[in-house]
Amino acid sequence: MEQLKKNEAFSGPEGPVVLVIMDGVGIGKNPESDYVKIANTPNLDWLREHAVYNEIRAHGVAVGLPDDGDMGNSEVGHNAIGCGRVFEQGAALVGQAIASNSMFEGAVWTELVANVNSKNSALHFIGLFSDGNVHSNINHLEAMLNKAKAEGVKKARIHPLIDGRDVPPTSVLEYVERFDKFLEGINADGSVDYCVASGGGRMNITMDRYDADWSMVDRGWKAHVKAEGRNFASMREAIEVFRGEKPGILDQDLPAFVIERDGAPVGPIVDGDSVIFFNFRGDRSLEITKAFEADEITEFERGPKPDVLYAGMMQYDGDLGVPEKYLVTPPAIDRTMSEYLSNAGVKQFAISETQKFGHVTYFFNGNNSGKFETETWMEIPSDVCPFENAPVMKAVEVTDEVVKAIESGEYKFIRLNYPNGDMVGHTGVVEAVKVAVEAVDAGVGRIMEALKKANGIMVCSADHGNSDDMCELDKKTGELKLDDEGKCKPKTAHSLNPVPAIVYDPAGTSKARKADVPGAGIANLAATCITLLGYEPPADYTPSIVEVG
Ligand SMILES: O=C(O)[C@@H](CO)OP(=O)(O)O
Ligand SMILES: [Mn+2]
Ligand SMILES: [Mn+2]
Repeated sequence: MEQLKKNEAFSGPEGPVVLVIMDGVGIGKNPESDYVKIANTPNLDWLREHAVYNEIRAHGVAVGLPDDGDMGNSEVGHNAIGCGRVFEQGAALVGQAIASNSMFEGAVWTELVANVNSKNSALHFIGLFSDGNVHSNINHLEAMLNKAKAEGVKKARIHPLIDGRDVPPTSVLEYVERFDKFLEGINADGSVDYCVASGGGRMNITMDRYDADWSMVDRGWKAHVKAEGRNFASMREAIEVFRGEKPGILDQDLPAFVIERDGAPVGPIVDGDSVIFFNFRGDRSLEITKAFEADEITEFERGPKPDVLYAGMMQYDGDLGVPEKYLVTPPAIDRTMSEYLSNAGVKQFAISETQKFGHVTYFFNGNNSGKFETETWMEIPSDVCPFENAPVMKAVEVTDEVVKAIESGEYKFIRLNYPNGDMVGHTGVVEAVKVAVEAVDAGVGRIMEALKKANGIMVCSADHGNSDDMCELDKKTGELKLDDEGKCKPKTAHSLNPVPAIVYDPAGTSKARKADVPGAGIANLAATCITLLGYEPPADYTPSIVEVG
């Protein structure tokens, strides 16, 4: 790969370039719903007026998703920011692999099906049960079940992970209704036995990430594999009982359930079965994959693992080669900006707290967990608690370390992620979201101060929106949905809004000014950072949103 060329017009600032990713902080459209606006943000307000300010795209095709109705998310967002180009992402690639039949012609699908057909065993599907298109899509699940039936699979067991985080917060029964009908149809001729076996809320079981809380995987393993847990006759009954016991509970937090039939669990995972984890996104797939693949595991009391054929929807980590078997090849994200900067000898520092640590390292580097030579990574341990109770999260500690890194003079490029706007946005607790955004603003203010002293430059942006759009809208009227007290009905998902892209150069050496880049998106941030560091960006990167020199 070619080396970055020095920029003749500007050789970089004296201090570092700091890329601040304010996770889930977009630019809202509805004042009542926009908790970035509602929060008190003196620093972001000042920057909007006085720094180079742009609004850029962070959703849909601008980040490699199938269409502009798809909200952005952290994976595609950090991939785009880190690699400077737009790749077709998991959601699109899996859809294509199904439509073209290539998934079903592949060796892994063939092996999974042959395994259960030869042993008369069960084909299991575990994954996120919605059409959010962030981690998974229920359409993919249904297409695979149809194909399984066509290929003679007699017994399928589905383990739905309930969403409410990429889709409305208490919408699961809509998916249950749809899926019950689907199952009724597929089982109608009596030739197959396909049913739901276990499940639970995605923030309660199975889908932990970045080693934040392995007890989630433990609970998932017990439900899916050992079929241990509270028994119900159906998924619908489980949800209704849980809701009755804890009114107001969000779908994502629902406890685990196990379905029984004639007094016995209907689908434990046992020797000889095949298992497909049908999420295409990696962060929340890696731990459960490890539980199925590793011979020994110390993170929880797994016990002996059943002898099954396990496959993921995609390869989740390109460096580790995990999982061993997967149905669809991920986008070939290469030549990331970290690699270019490393080759140019630019020292880099990446930091976040646990919840987003992998975002600013593994996602940023194109879904690879390996470090380039000049990189230093730092993780601040996240609390394990509901984030609405601690919305400042570790913003202060992350900022402390960033300020130290700026003052040290060690690094030329520093990147960080503040999770608050997103992690607290997902809780739907708007008072806490306001505090979360204010914590991010305070951190940005301290970084600005440090950069003033060091003569560095800040690029401040986001990977997608969330806290800028906290209220559900009525699909038909487009009006805000209000409850009986006139309060808005909280929305927990990401938004479709653009995000800010701010360039702050207190010393003014770069002479940064807006470049004319129609339709710019967050992929343009890589070239922007490289330009501000004093290099010419690679020719095929989407262009910088500022001109310098
Ligand atoms: O929590 C997550 O897994 C997603 C939402 O599904 O959020 P983000 O993309 O911001 O990580
Ligand atoms: Mn995010
Ligand atoms: Mn999020």
